[in-house]
Amino acid sequence: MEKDGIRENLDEKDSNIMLPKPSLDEFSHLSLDIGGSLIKVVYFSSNSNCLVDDNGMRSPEDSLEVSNSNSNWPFLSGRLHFAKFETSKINDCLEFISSKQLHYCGSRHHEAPAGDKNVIKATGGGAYKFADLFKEKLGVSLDKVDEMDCLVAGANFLLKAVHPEAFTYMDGQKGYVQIDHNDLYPYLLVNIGSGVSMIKVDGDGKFERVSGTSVGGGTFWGLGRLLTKCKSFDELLKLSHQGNNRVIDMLVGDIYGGMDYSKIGLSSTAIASSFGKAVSENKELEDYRPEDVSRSLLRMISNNIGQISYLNALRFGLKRIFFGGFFIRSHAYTMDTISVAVHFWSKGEAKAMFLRHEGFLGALGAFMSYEKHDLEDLIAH
Ligand SMILES: Nc1ncnc2c1ncn2[C@@H]1O[C@H](COP(=O)(O)OP(=O)(O)OP(=O)(O)O)[C@@H](O)[C@H]1O
Ligand SMILES: CC(C)(CO)[C@@H](O)C(=O)NCCC(=O)O
Repeated sequence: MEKDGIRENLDEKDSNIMLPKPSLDEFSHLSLDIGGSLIKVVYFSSNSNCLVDDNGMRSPEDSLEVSNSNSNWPFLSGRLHFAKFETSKINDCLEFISSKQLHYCGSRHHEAPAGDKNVIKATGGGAYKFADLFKEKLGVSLDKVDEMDCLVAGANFLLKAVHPEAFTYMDGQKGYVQIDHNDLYPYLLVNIGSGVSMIKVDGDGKFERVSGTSVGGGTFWGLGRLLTKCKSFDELLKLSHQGNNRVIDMLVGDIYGGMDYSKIGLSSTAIASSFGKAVSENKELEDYRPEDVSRSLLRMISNNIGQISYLNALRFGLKRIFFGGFFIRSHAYTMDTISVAVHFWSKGEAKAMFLRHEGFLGALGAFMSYEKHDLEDLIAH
């Protein structure tokens, strides 16, 4: 669902249709991806009609039906639920898990001492950082699953099992992509979280993290917050809608008296230097509109990620680049900038694609790391 170009959260707060609250024992197998900025939560309900959040509200976009045909576990049929929380507000996440009794939804180690019986699959740095907190507050152990393994497992699952999942975005046009299971690999997975990981994927569990950059989603939100005084990420993203980057960015035309530099393929409107105009004008931060600052920042970071991604695709001869991570938020301008960068640098050879469940790759991968017998065991309970 698009709202002002920003897709509504795949979280529980955007729901609108009332349904009766499910009984707690309908939920099973909780998995977590605890990142530097956000905690992503995935859990399963065996009742596929169960589209209900913690307020008893129904949401059309916070879940995904799993049927015998699209699941890796043919005995599983139901619905996957998605939720997210800011890592700095981890207590909200603990409360959410506790209120739904999701902490009983891991695997059970029958031989373990009473306190160690519930084990939840968790990935991301927070699976290490917050393990003691989960133990203390919920009495669960976090079974740590490697972050890169999870990102790849989540992406492969979505690309193979969910349709439509991948789409292109250019000039305001979204085009869903039909994935040929026999012609999926190799591809480059670019996960734009707080930082950015670039992974060459060659098959199920076959991959290499080939590059990364610390200039990512955390940079946009961190710098943006300092420069604009915005109170939330969404507010910053919304501001960028009304902004004009030409006020702050130095364009080729600014340097070349309005002309293109066509000999090296640069039009007059191409950005020659992000934020470059700010040095030549006698202005302070207060003299710039936050809208324009946000727009320039978003453009600078998206462009840079698009360019580094292309260079890595070129390095390994990859034609397809899938972008995930919560930085994207299905935001039109972000996707457009990344797509244009990839198109421009590759001269149309490489293609940028985006994923509907962009921010949940890691959490889904952690979910998929439950052993088959754990899942069957849980269903039995
Ligand atoms: N509500 C939000 N609050 C904070 N950041 C948000 C929000 N929504 C989207 N973002 C963006 O998403 C980024 C985090 O994305 P994601 O959850 O994929 O990464 P992460 O797992 O937290 O980071 P990492 O993998 O580097 O540890 C933030 O840096 C920010 O740019
Ligand atoms: C450190 C991680 C993997 C944590 O998710 C991520 O934030 C990241 O890929 N950062 C970029 C680090 C780098 O390659 O420069």
